[in-house]
Amino acid sequence: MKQQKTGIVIAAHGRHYLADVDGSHVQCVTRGKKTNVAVGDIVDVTFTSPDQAVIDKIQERRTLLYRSDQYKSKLLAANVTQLFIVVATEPSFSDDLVSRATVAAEAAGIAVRLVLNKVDVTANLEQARTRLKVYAAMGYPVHEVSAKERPDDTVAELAPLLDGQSTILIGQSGMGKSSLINLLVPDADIATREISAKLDTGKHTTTFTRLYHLSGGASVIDSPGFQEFGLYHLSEGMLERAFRDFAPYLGGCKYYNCRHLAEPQCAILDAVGAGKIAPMRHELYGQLLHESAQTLY
Ligand SMILES: Nc1nc2c(ncn2[C@@H]2O[C@H](COP(=O)(O)OP(=O)(O)OP(=O)(O)O)[C@@H](O)[C@H]2O)c(=O)[nH]1
Ligand SMILES: [Zn+2]
Repeated sequence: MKQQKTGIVIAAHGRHYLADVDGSHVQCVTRGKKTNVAVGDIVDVTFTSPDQAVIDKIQERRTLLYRSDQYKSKLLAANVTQLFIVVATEPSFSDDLVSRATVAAEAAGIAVRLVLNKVDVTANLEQARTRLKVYAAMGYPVHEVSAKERPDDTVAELAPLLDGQSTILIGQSGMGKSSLINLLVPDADIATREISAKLDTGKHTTTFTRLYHLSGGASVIDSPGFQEFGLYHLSEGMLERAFRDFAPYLGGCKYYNCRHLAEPQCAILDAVGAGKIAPMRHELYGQLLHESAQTLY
């Protein structure tokens, strides 16, 4: 009889997956053309050779973080409990991407923290701080670090936050996400090379999502940087609730089905007018409403 076991998906590249099963790395494929497996998924597998297996079943997910475009959704990670959004004093970060990430996380029930890296670049520090105040005011913690100049302080600040959590780091290219991962995950480089070889991606690419185990059962997921964070999958009803800054005002509109775009006596528009909600956030909300009406799947 073929051997059935349970593992956790630690890397994904196209339809190639690598799972950790009892501490060994196993190449996995899905049945048929299924591509609905995400890094972090707990999977039941059937071995087809000592280090290869077929994924039979994805166990029920606690959370699922994904982005999407008009045509399809792209799974980022399963079962994560928190998202670290990495930004930096330089290069400049995109408010649009940061905000989209907060919305995706809220919709998925995942906690959010912002990490401001490169605080040693003092020339841009105050500007970055000012921009991040919008998020701090919504209740998202902001952690100031310098992976390069103050590595020990950085670990002291961030490592305790990883305990008992499954954390995904996302960030635009150049923010220092790799530097942070290397500080927080001992031997991350070695693990990545090994995973890349086992994933059999043809070339030794590092642009895939991967999960690292930390001692004590915590895990960290590194995802490739991306320039777009489509949220076409979020319905109108989900959207307004995924804007944490809207929460105090929801239910206060004249019309129960208010879309908060141009309606009279809209509590959200009033809050924007009163400076309680950042105009940038309301504009993004309008854009996301538009996106959610465009899905073709
Ligand atoms: N001044 C300063 N530079 C840093 C700091 N952390 C990282 N860097 C530099 O920023 C650049 C980008 O760092 P990476 O860690 O490669 O950034 P990344 O976000 O993984 O970027 P990608 O690999 O493009 O996704 C490198 O030149 C780092 O040396 C920091 O705290 N301060
Ligand atoms: Zn309204």
